[in-house]
Amino acid sequence: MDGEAELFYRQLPKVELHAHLNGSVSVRTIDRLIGRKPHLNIQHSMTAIGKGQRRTLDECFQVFKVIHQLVDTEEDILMVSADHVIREFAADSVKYLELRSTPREEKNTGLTKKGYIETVIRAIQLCKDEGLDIDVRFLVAIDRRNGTQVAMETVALAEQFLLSSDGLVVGLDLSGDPTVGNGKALLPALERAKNCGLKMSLHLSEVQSQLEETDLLLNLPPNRIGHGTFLHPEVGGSQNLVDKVLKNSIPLELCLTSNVKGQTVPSYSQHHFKYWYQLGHPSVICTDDKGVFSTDLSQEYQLAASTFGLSHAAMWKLSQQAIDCIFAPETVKQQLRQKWTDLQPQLFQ
Ligand SMILES: CC(C)=CCNc1ncnc2c1ncn2[C@@H]1O[C@H](COP(=O)(O)O)[C@@H](O)[C@H]1O
Ligand SMILES: [Zn+2]
Repeated sequence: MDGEAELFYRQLPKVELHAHLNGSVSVRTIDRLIGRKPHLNIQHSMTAIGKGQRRTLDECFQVFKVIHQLVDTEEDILMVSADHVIREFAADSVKYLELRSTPREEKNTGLTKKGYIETVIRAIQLCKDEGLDIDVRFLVAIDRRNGTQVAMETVALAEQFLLSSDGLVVGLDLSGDPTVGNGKALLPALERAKNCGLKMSLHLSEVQSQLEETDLLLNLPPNRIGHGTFLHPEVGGSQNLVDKVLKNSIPLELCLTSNVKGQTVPSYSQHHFKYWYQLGHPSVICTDDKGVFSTDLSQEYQLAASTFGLSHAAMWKLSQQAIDCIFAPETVKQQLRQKWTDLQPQLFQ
């Protein structure tokens, strides 16, 4: 990790809504995987972007290919999810986590796509049985690069798990290299997902010049937006897009370090967090890929606070308001609100 967040942010109870499983694998875990697979000849510089470093979007997506080589068996997926990623979020005082991951082809993992999802669910269940103080749910991810047919199959799978996973699978994510593929072609799959009750978080306007695609996808409308970096007029978006987001009150998942290191945003102070926060629009601070971008959620909260001059009280409110944006049902929101109320005196004594 690039640094240690101060105690307040470390102890602040938090909600993480935008975390890609394989992007969240920490250096420590990568070490173990490299140790197990020396023949791959992979170095750390190939799997994480350190302090002050930046990469092009294209280079960032190469990183995922390397991590996927390291995480390629059922045992790896189980270890990475349960032993490491979930535990690390819990240790960072994340009380509610929505993990997302793309089921891969069988030839890449030895598992069917169904088996892939089952393995992640098993990991979540193991942590639950152990009594870790974190509620974890799962979003099945569609990689936009893979086109209409695969998207349709993924929705069908997600639909099955929505009904059979005891509430653990709550929805769908649309992600993958934003410069590849066409959102329009995925609309039928996303419409089907919506009709069967899957909640949807879509990576939208992560790069510039996607006005038409963004407009189409906003009409669904999604339940949450990942990034939304180029929605507002000042950066080439439009008031029409902003109005759609505001009218439907669609929460944004904002990942500061990811956007700065991936160079879609020039600096922390120019991050669109400011724009949406000033509007009072629901905005949730998230990590995206805490392993790849060498960060964690405490650090992201601290960075937002120091960059935009926000008090501990304001950051507390932000973490509490994130509860309203989760995909799990109302009863879970109530439990989390109670948890926040119980913890508040400790943080503000
Ligand atoms: C390159 C960059 C700046 C990354 C941050 N922004 C992202 N944008 C779109 N898709 C993403 C991003 N980060 C991770 N993903 C998706 O998550 C995958 C890795 O996690 P998983 O294998 O689904 O478990 C990637 O292959 C990609 O499909
Ligand atoms: Zn993402």
